[in-house]
Amino acid sequence: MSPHTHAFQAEVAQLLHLVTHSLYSNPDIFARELISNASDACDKLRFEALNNPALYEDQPNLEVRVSIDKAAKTITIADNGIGMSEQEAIDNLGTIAKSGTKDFVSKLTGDQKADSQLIGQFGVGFYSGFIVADKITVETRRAGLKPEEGVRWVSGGAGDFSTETITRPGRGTSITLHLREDKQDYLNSYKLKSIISQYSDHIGLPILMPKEEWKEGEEGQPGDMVQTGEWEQVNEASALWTRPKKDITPEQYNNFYQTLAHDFEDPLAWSHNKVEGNTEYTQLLYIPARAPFDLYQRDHKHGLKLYVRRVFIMDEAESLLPQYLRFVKGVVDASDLPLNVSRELLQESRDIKTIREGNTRRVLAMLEDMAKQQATPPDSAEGKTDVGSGESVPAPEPVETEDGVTDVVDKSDAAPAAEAAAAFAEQKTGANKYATFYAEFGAVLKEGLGEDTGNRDRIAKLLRFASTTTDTVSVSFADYKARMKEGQEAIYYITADSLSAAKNSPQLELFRKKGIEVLLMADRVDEWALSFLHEFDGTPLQSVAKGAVDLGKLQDEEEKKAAEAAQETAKPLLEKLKEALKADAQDVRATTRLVDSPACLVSEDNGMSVQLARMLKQAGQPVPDIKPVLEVNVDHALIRKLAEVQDDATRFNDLAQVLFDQALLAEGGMPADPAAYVRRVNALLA
Ligand SMILES: Nc1ncnc2c1ncn2[C@@H]1O[C@H](COP(=O)(O)OP(=O)(O)OP(=O)(O)O)[C@@H](O)[C@H]1O
Repeated sequence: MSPHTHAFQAEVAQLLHLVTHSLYSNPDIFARELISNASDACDKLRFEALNNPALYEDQPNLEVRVSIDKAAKTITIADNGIGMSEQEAIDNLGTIAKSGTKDFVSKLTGDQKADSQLIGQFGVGFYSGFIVADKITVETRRAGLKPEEGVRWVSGGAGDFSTETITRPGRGTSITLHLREDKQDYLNSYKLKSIISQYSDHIGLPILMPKEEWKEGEEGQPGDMVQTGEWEQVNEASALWTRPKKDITPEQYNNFYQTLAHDFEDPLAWSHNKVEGNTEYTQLLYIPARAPFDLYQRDHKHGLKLYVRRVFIMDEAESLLPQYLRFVKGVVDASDLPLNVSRELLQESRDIKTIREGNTRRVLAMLEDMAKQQATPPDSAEGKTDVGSGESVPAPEPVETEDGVTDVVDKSDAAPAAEAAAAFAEQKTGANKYATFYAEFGAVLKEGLGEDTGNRDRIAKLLRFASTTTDTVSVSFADYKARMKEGQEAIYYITADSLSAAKNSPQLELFRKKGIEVLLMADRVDEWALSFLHEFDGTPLQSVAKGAVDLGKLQDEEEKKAAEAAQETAKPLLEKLKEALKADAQDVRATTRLVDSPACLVSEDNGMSVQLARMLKQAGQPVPDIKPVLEVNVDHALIRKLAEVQDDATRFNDLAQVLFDQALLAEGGMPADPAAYVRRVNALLA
């Protein structure tokens, strides 16, 4: 049958252009990506064959063979894994199924450097072949289909590809890269072998390459390496997590991570443990250095790779970690689960519950170590004993889980001294690891306050905020508490749409005057997350934008009395204002919280803040119609002016409305009728 031509999905075409242009300086990764796909394909076959052993046909040994054809200038990577049907080849190699891809591609700027950073968050997979090849031929046959149902897929990496039916006796996939003119150095088998063994060493199945031997040249001719006709294995072929920690170098851990996560960067930290007890499993967990582009997509795929006794079961097993730790990558190899376990069964399994709790504790411990590391610079004595990355993550003490099972962490194969030193040296350069982590994933971690009641206190300790004393997101609740003024009874915070809106909010005026620190929160998730945390270490949390201002012992008696007196004297004016603004404000009252501003908006103590209501509305969520309270500074000139014009109803109403709209603007809102607001202000200015 003659080949059919198909167009790439538009985003694929754009991505391909980007891959070949931006990743040009990083060509070796094609080997990692294609070998990782081959290994995944073998994992999938092994899994499907659990229920259908006939899929193995006459080839029960799964392997990948990599060969070079110098004359044809090609490299071929062949596996005997699951293979693809024609439709699968068209779908899998011509479209990208990830949601949010369109958005992602539209963010690309055309600037190679910036884009190559972005692409790291995406993972290019199969398409990385086009970095070194100007044409790729894929020949594949799905396990279980007839030999005549093979398919050949060919593309030059531009706008389209072709497919045709072929006869392929063996199942699986071979990918032939027709090397670009300037990438012919990969035809050197020594070079290719060293790249492949580096990228595939941790892969659990054999990677074979043709064996070569040195042959002396005849009659004065120079000697050369020649193929012996045999194959040799170039990797260790034991899955990394199954090896003792002492035999694994940091570089191998990093390489494994990059393959697993399709990331170009090294992770910030990892933790590798064999957990014994009623539920036995091995966990290898990584904290990435960069958030993937789709971290906030509703259907973002997350979770760990699940193996049962070294047999791959599934990718993205989301039951192995809570949602708020969805940034963690890694592998869990469980000893006690049935091989035919399904996603549905996982959700109900007690073993999985134990593993999930164990993983959660371990990740929180890694984060605590990173945070501690950051707080204690590594050149201080304390930092040295407490290295927080990789092998050196100290295992948390055995912890009783809810169902009484004790996780015992195997600490016997501790890192040898040289490696510990290497890990430590790495730490030195990585003193900002926690800040890096927090900038990427802090907002996700906060979701844990609502999601994980049991670990709420541990999560709260890991949170960092900007405050009125520092613009950097670095203040923990504990730091704040240590700096609290004598007599201060609450941890004060403000939520706003942005850091600058928070910082400039009129609600902070009194706090500033009195030198009281206020935490500034500008993440969308903050208000929701904080609604689950009422106190930290015995000190209540108090939003400065909710309820009447209560500085407790920090407010002196005289001020209190003066405020009460002002409230009393201003009563008729406040009543009038309330009447004029009855459509907008549920109450109008005098306040002491303002110093320079005439008015501000607050919400009732247990109510939803104005800012959260606005955010929900923008997101199309139903919002109860709650009106804010307008608080006014009776000492302000504008309020005095209001008092003066009380008898002129039109002027009074206009001024009152301007006062309300300005308070709304000051905290990031928008007047209900902006044109009317402008008209009123202009009338006042004229
Ligand atoms: N050697 C192979 N054997 C069988 N299927 C393959 C092979 N290589 C690729 N595929 C199929 O093509 C799909 C796309 O591969 P690609 O590497 O682009 O992305 P991926 O591996 O799914 O995603 P990511 O790289 O983000 O993990 C794979 O999901 C798989 O279904």
